[in-house]
Amino acid sequence: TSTPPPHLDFRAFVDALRSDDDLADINAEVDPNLEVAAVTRRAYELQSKAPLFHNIKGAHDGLFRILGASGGLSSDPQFPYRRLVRHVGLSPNASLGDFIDKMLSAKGKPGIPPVHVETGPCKENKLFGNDIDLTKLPAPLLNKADGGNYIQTMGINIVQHPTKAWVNWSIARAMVLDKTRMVGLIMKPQHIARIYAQWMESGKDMPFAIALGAPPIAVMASSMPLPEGVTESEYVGALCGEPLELVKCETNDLYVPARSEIVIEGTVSITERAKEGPFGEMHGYSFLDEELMEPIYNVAAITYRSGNAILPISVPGRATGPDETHTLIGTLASAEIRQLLQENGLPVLNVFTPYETQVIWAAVQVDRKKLWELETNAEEFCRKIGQLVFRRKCGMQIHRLLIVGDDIDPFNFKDVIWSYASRCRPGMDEYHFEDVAAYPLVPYMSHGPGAKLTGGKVVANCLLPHEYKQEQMWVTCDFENGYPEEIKERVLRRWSDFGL
Ligand SMILES: Cc1cc2c3c(c1C)C(C)(C)C[C@@H](O)N3c1c(nc(O)[nH]c1=O)N2C[C@H](O)[C@H](O)[C@H](O)COP(=O)(O)O
Ligand SMILES: [K+]
Ligand SMILES: [Mn+2]
Repeated sequence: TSTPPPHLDFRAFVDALRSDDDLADINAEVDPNLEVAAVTRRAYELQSKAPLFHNIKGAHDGLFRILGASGGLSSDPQFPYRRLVRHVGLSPNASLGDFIDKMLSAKGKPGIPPVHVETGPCKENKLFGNDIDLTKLPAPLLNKADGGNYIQTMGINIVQHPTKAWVNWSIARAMVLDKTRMVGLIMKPQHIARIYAQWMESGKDMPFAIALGAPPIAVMASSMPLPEGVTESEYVGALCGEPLELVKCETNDLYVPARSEIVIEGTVSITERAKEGPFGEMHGYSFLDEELMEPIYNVAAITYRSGNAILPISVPGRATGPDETHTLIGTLASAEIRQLLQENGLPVLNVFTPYETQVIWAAVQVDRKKLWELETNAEEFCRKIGQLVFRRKCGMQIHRLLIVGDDIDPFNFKDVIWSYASRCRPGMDEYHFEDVAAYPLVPYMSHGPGAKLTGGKVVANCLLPHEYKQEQMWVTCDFENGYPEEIKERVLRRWSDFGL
């Protein structure tokens, strides 16, 4: 069979990055103990090519190569989002807005259930029982403060509700614990935690599969807070207009993408826990006192592609050069927040979590003409938005919403911060929410002055009072808005003559 397109096949995705000249094939030996992660972290920060490490120290029997920064910004400043939008089959010059539109394009459409195929590339090699030794795999240490080797940072965690027809795909970190066990973060209100709670009630360990090097568009849906009960693989089918091809696990009844690079399968204990973390996380901090006790993943089988399987990794940290915890988590939560606000009849054009805010803030762009028709005011409008977003799971990671006008590009932080700095009066234009669920990973919550699990959320009104009622009563003083068209044309035409 011919190779599927990049958004449906991880290896085709890697080849596409190579043909974009956006991949560095690194054949020199690199150490999975910190060196691989340090190269990857710097690659994010310099927005360089994605590093594909072909020669990992300690790799054996085809396990494994490592791809870093699969969701980083592209190395070509002309197409900054090309690597991202290749995940979803968009053209290289597609914008973040196009990416969000694409990920929302299946809303309201019926899901297309996946088809089950007999076998596939992920079945070419199989390890069971004594053949499994996670401590002998070159699982990377991603940060000098990490509490273990995080083998799972970019795979899809697959779990099924014990009684409902709901198979959830998400991304949740997990580190190697010993020969056949991992330990991973299972955090409320995430769907993996809700389903895990159901298995606890049933009294049985939760079957799991982690599909690493899964189809890129499936990784996007896994990182997206789709509504409870939505089976991500069916949403992906609707996005693609064709069913995903899945193959059955060896040791349980879950199904995984047939073309995955590596599949780790087994059961998550509903009784045994172990210390998990510290982990260098999405806000750029690794708190040394992180003392989480998280569920143990018992590994029953590992299956993987021949030809030297590739482990994708994410090395979260400061978004000076954004990594997947910003470009995927932030953008995909923005998509669901936009959907939520539009479904509730609010005149919202787009939503985006600026990287400069470590995706803790989200700018909500409002159509001001439509806003006038609501005949509302800042207090009523902002409180309504806060009540919707801060009480839904899609808003869980956001602690500040900035309500901006359609003259502001939410994807341009300079626009966003200009309107926040100049139109949001301290003490009167911010609406606080102290009775909503907080995102416990945000440093001023986990290590801040107040309660850790509730509050610390705010809606900042970045519209002047008259913008709720009429045309803006100012001229914006920049080249774009401060001059008539014929002056701008003349200046652009003569620019090179001026030698500027
Ligand atoms: C893309 C991406 C997303 C996540 C994570 C990572 C990446 C790369 C790690 C690098 C592994 C870091 C870790 O913080 N991580 C992570 C996580 N959510 C958790 O509950 N636990 C986690 O350990 N999400 C976010 C979730 O994937 C999304 O919130 C998704 O919406 C959840 O799916 P669902 O519950 O809505 O179905
Ligand atoms: K998901
Ligand atoms: Mn889900």
